[in-house]
Amino acid sequence: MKKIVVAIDGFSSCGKSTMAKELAREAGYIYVDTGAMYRAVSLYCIQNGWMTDSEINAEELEKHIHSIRIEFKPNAEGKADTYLNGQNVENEIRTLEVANGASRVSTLGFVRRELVRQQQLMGVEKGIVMDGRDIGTVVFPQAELKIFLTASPEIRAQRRLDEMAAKGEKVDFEEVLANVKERDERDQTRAESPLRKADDAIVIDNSALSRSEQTEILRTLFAEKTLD
Ligand SMILES: Nc1ncnc2c1ncn2[C@@H]1O[C@H](COP(=O)(O)OP(=O)(O)OP(=O)(O)O)[C@@H](O)[C@H]1O
Ligand SMILES: Nc1ccn([C@@H]2O[C@H](COP(=O)(O)O)[C@@H](O)[C@H]2O)c(=O)n1
Repeated sequence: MKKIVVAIDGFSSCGKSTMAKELAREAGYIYVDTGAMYRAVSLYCIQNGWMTDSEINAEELEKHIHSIRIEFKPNAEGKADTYLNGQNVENEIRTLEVANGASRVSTLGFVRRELVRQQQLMGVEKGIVMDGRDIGTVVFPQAELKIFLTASPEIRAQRRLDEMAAKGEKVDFEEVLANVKERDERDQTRAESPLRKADDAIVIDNSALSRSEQTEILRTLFAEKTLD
């Protein structure tokens, strides 16, 4: 079976990583959550006091961009945790504050260039499933299988809310919905690599699909693309 690159892009919280992880596990492929990389940069800015509600200290961030080391290492359950300069930050990067900061730092060209460079290196040998916003358009425009995933904002916000509630976090629906919509808007309108469907991407709207139904669709598409 030939090794390919699978690029999964789409809106915030629509299930990209859920389906990407499942396919990577089944296929024995590497899985890369590029959103986690932007989140790690966001956390780094917050930790250094370089991000306020209205501004990012882009000058300081640019000076230090090459000192930000982001790695993924398996945890006890075999899932990949995100490490920022040697520290496990998997839980810290999943807050709404860090998500919002990620969507802001991701508008900076020098941040995107550095993370895209690292992402391309991870995929040189193929056998990779990567999810994000620009994977099929910028990181791997030659990817053999490209998916553009979507679902209604309300459904996405409810799924994220349920996930946060299950972790014991108290957030309200309107707050999560506003975060999802704000990030979508910024992602689609930024000058650098805006979120858009690659011309050759296959659109999946999973608003009414279960996790197993969406995985089955992806599994079928993957099988077609990997036939020798
Ligand atoms: N088909 C589905 N039906 C119901 N819930 C789902 C479905 N797919 C994913 N989910 C749930 O929706 C939430 C968001 O999914 P996931 O984290 O995979 O989205 P994402 O697109 O990777 O998000 P992000 O924008 O943060 O990268 C998770 O709690 C996940 O379990
Ligand atoms: N390839 C990517 C991936 C993510 N972003 C930005 O990061 C934010 C957080 O990503 P999640 O996938 O974890 O939600 C997201 O809102 C995007 O702004 C990106 O620009 N490019």
